[in-house]
This record gives sequence, C-alpha cells and structure tokens, in this order.
Amino acid sequence: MIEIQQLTKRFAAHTAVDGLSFTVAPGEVLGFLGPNGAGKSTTMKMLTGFLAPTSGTARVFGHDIQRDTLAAQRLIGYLPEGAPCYGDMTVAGFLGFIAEVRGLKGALKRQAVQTASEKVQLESVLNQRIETLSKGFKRRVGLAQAILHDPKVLILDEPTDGLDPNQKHQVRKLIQSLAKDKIVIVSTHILEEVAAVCTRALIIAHGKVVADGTPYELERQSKYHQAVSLVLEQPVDVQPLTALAGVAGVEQSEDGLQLTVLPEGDAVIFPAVNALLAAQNWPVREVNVERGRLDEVFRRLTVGDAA
Ligand SMILES: Nc1ncnc2c1ncn2[C@@H]1O[C@H](COP(=O)(O)OP(=O)(O)OP(=O)(O)O)[C@@H](O)[C@H]1O
Repeated sequence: MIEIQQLTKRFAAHTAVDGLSFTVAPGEVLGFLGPNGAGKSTTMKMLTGFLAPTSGTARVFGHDIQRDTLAAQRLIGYLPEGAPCYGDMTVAGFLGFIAEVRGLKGALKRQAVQTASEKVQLESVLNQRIETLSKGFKRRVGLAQAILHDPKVLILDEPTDGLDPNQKHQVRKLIQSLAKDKIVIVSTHILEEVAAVCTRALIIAHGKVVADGTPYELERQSKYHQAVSLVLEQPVDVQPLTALAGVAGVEQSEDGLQLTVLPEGDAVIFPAVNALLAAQNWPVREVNVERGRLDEVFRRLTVGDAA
C-alpha cells in the first residue's frame, strides 16, 4: 500500500504540490495525469525519496520515505523522466551495475539481469552500447533497471514519451504484464494511455487532486458520454434531432457531414436517434455511441474550459 497524506512542496513562493492525499493498493495501475507544471514529477520525486517534502508524508508499505528511506526505496523501481542511462556502457554492463547498486551479487545478480532482460525483451542487444540503441530500446533498458530487484512498487514517469506508436504499444503491453500484484504509478500526458493501461486515473492541477476514478468513471463525466455520432453522405436539417426528448444539442462539423447528438444528463438517446434516422431516411454512413471523451473531461477539470 502507498499512503500519501497532505504532501506539499513549496519552491520559494511557488506551491508545486499542495496538500496531496491518496492511497494506492497492490494490483492498481494508477495513471497520474495533469497538464505541464501540475506537480506530477515533483510528487514522484518525493514519493521515491529524491526530494524532501515541505510538509506531509509518503509511506510505502508502512515505511516512511523520509524517516525510513532505504527500506522504502528497496520496494520501489523508478523510471525517471527521460530515463537517463550511461550511454557508453553496454546494456548488460549497465544492468549489472544497477543490480550491484541494488545489493545483488554473483549468481543472484546474473539471474536478476537475465530475468529483467527477458521480461522487456532485451536479449538481442545485451552486448550493444546503450547510446547506439533506438529510443524504444533505451526506454526498455530504463524499464529493465526499474524492475531488476522485482520491486513491489513501480513508478514510471512518462514511460512512452518520445516513442513511435508501435513502441508505445509494446511498452504499454509490458506495463500491463508487469502490473500483476504490484502497485504501478504511471505519469503521462497521453490520455489514450490511461484508457489502455490504467485501472484508475488521478488528475491533478496546480498541485491538487481534481479527479480520482476509473477511466470509465471519468468518461462518464464527459458531455459526450452516450452521445451519438453520425457520419452522413450529405448534410441534413438537424432540427428534428434537436427536438428529440433527452437531446441537449447537436454539434456539427463545418461541412455538415459529421454530427454529434449530445444527451441531457444521463439520458439514453440512441434508440430515439436511431428511430428518427430510419423515419427520415437520411443518407447515413456511420452511427456510433460514444463512451465519453477523456480529453474533454481533462480540459474541463484542469483549465475549467470544455471547449
Ligand atoms: N527545483 C525546482 N525549483 C523551482 N521550481 C520547481 C522546481 N521543480 C519544479 N518546479 C516547479 O514546480 C511546478 C511543478 O513542476 P513538475 O515538474 O512537478 O510538473 P509536472 O506536472 O511534472 O510537469 P510536466 O508535465 O511538464 O513534466 C512547476 O511550476 C515547476 O516549474
């Protein structure tokens, strides 16, 4: 269990993290979200013992990160932002070095390097210098060093930053496969990542929690939850749609070919919209019911503007 209570960090007059409190249990993959400067990295640095809080506490399985730093850090694997590695070392050399820092020697060290390399599929590049690797492989080296000692807690600061879509997909699958029985905290700007890998999302703005729930619960807060989107062959008069019971409004693309019919509150409007489409015999190419848009919820909660 991770327990964060009233965690606060001030830099001179600026409060970067402002009385943050939350707990995370084993098995949870927590997406830690917020706009630039919201305080994500500062929180992660305090949680991993690299930065002292101004006030408040963070405990990792009962160990206070300030008073019992080494015991807490032993339980944590940390992938910092940018994942700095030693470029002129080989992958095997670097992982062996980190294993030693983690107190592993001899057969235990060899076993740890082998297991971590297999988990993140680094076997083919073990003897290559890190600076010669692609970004995706470098990120995997960062992940391998984070999991070397099989930690109960994984803290990953923007793990897919700068990766291409295939590499992002691979790293996300990897996080999911590593997540069993662990606590994983992933900071990210990428909202689709939250839906793809996280069991829970915590959004912060100005150092404070503004939302905490499953991705589905956040999507439900979107004005697009249960909205019906339509793609048409040619524009239509949307008045009959806006007149339907439970419809809050209709958004239209500039060319009039894409419509989004918004529900009032929790109203389920799909059956009525569908019946109207059939009755009007409109040239419809696609009809979809939306789950809700995390990006809209994120914007509304972090800047108060759902435009
Ligand atoms: N060492 C420092 N000295 C002064 N201010 C700092 C320091 N580190 C961070 N800050 C400030 O604290 C605030 C929070 O920064 P932090 O890096 O935690 O945000 P973040 O949510 O991780 O942002 P990003 O998404 O851009 O990485 C910012 O306003 C930042 O400028």
